[in-house]
Amino acid sequence: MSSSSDDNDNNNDVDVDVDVDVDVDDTGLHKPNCGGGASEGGDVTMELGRIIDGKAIADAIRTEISRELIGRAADVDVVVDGIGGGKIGGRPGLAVMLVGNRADSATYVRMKQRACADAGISSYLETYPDVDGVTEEMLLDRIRRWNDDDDVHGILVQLPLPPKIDEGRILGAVNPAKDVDGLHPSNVARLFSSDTHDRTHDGERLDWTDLSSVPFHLPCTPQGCVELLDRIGCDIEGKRAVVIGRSNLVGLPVAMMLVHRNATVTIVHSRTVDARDVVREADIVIAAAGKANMVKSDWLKRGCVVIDVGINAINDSTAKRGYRLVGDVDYDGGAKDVAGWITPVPGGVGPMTIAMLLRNTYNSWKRANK
Ligand SMILES: Nc1nc(=O)c2c([nH]1)NC[C@@H]1CN(c3ccc(C(=O)N[C@@H](CCC(=O)O)C(=O)O)cc3)C=[N+]21
Repeated sequence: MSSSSDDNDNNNDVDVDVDVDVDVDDTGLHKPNCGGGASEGGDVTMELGRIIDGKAIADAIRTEISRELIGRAADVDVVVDGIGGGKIGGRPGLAVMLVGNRADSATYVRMKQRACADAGISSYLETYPDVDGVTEEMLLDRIRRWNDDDDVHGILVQLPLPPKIDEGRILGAVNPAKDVDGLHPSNVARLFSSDTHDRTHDGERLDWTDLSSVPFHLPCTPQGCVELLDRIGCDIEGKRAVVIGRSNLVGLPVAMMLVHRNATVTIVHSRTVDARDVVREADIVIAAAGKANMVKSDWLKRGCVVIDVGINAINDSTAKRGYRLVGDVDYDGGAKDVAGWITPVPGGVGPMTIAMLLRNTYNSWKRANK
């Protein structure tokens, strides 16, 4: 680990529409435990190499959201199993701000809008392709109008913003109740507070075992990671979790969520001494460093659960586009066969990020209509 790239958002390096085609596992499988805890020469019957099908799990969650939504909302044109037309007027709305002309950002925004349409959520897109002409005041004005717009329940500012724009100033202008990315300082503080471990400042009960019930917005990718652990039946409490990377978008928030779930959490970063030895202690590994294939099979304890957040494009002359996507974990180099469970890239955490965005937007709408 020589560079400090772990401090950067690692998901912005690609522009591809990948046909997700991964080994499908029985994702409905529930195991009472995770991480194996295998000591040397441990349980030989331990099952290894199970693939966590994030795409299938995300699709299931998206269907759950749609079903719930069409049972409540009067104005949704999506019908599932003949259900549709609830009592609440209107439908959830997500407003997306896209500044600049990064091809990867445009791709992600398209994926989010398509996901909204599928779920019965309205989406509004405001683009500012002219980086030279755009000002912070223009963006702030747009956000304030979305803050005041009752048809907008979620506001997402696609990151990264151009360097000349003060990201903190823009994110800080979003109404925290509409901050479906969970990046407003007030939402960050609530996640990073022990006061909110059982109860919020308003005395609301907080149940970290049901992330959907948490009364403020949690960032989407970290929420997706924890949701994957839950969906494979991983019992997080008391486990040793190692998070690799300390970004605001993933590393720090996912570490906090795991703390709230009573894991013992270590954060590994570019200045960590003997990172491999630290990671080898982990029952749960969350890899969010943004470095292709960094985590080798001999970094992993047999039977551990690996959530690979990395999306790295690497050159591959045999691939159609000349490159392919790999995670931060050396999946094909043997990691898959040591881990008890592992997410593929693509088809792991990425699709979950979008499912959690829909969930946050839906929850925001529900709260607004209480
Ligand atoms: N304000 C903000 N919120 C974000 O949530 C946010 C952002 N900015 N900036 C960029 C990153 C990146 N991101 C991804 C979402 C979905 C996939 C995804 O679905 N990937 C698929 C396909 C891979 C691909 O086509 O690139 C997969 O992994 O299987 C990946 C990455 C959200 N981000």
